[in-house]
Amino acid sequence: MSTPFANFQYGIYLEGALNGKRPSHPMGWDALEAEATERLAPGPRGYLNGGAGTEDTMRANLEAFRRQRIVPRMLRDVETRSLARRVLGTDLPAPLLVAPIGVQSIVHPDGELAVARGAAATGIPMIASTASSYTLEAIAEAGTASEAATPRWYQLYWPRGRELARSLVERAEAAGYGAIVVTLDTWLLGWRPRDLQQAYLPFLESVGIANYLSDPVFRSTLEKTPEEDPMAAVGQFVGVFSNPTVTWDDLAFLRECTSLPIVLKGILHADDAREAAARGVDGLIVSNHGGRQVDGAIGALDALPGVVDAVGGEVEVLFDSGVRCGADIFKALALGARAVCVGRPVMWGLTVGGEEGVKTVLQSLLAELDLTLALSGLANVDQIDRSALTTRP
Ligand SMILES: Cc1cc2nc3c(=O)[nH]c(=O)nc-3n(C[C@H](O)[C@H](O)[C@H](O)COP(=O)(O)O)c2cc1C
Ligand SMILES: O=C(O)C(=O)c1ccccc1
Repeated sequence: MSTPFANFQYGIYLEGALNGKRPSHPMGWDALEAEATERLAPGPRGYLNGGAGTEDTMRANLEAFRRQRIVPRMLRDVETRSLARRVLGTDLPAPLLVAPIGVQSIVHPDGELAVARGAAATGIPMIASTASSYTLEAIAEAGTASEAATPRWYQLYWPRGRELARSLVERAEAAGYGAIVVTLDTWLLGWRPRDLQQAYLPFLESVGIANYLSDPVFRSTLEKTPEEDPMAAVGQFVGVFSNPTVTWDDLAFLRECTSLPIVLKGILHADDAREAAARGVDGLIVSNHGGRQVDGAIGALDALPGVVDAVGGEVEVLFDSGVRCGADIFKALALGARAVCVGRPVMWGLTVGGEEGVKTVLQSLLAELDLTLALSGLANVDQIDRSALTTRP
């Protein structure tokens, strides 16, 4: 199959050059970040861009990519290319997904609905967060309005109370989500000085709790309805949103709740990866939550090869944290990721341009990945391996 993105770059160059029109969307990745950052009010800006503690790990994520360099190969036929890859049993147009991000309406009123539409327009799956500003059903509907075939995954914050966990997972399955991504690294929110400084917590304005307010199990635990007493509902959410008592043994319960593939997000240690494989999970996401949880933690890309070497043959290993451009996707694939999730850049696109902004970010990442592939002498993503990289001292 030839990639739908082949020659995509000429379309973009020509369209602008022929009519002398510059795009309204910032095309450089740094420019996009700068513009989004400038537009946001201090609270949401700090929440989106910030990390834990000294932000050492957030920087380590970016630095790990800078240490890996591509060594392009020449004189190989790269005319017909494909980015397509099957991930967890689903054919994707590229090994790319939108990372789960909660509370998206803090950067744009359309929040997750705009991301669902922008992602569907490119065929790239969105992973919808449990802490979304809109219900998982509304996000699913927004994503199918234009392109029926785009898959979507659901990210679970495992709550206190098994019946609430079951309810969320069953709702996701009923709404057509194709996998359950369980986040393991956020049983407590990390120490985030930017948010502490701004005294900013989105949930206090009821942002990010739509899935709870719409859940029959959650509602049954309230004395008054959320409509009558919104602050009591927020308080209840804070109490049940995460369940730090969960252990490996509880995964069996989740397996009983759903027949969907189960993916564990937030794995960094090879021994945890082995444990996950032994427990029969379908996939892992190597991630440090974008440097928002454990300051001082290993840069996520530095953790990837160890996890791939430990379990890559048994479990699909995905990656996120620090991906900022097409070349970064290439590097993570070269180190063994089956697919890569992108977080903040998609939010910057949402901030500056809503649905169109999201679409432009995803299309640009795909075009850049395709060009990196071709100009490195490779015709499809399965040809990318460690031999394409060298480590800078
Ligand atoms: C504002 C924000 C909200 C997030 N919310 C969630 C969430 O609800 N669930 C989750 O699993 N991860 C969440 N994450 C983490 C992302 O899924 C992802 O791991 C991280 O953003 C990847 O790093 P990147 O931003 O450098 O691409 C959030 C990240 C950000 C920046
Ligand atoms: O801020 C985050 O990183 C995050 O994961 C989260 C947790 C709860 C609600 C919204 C986002």
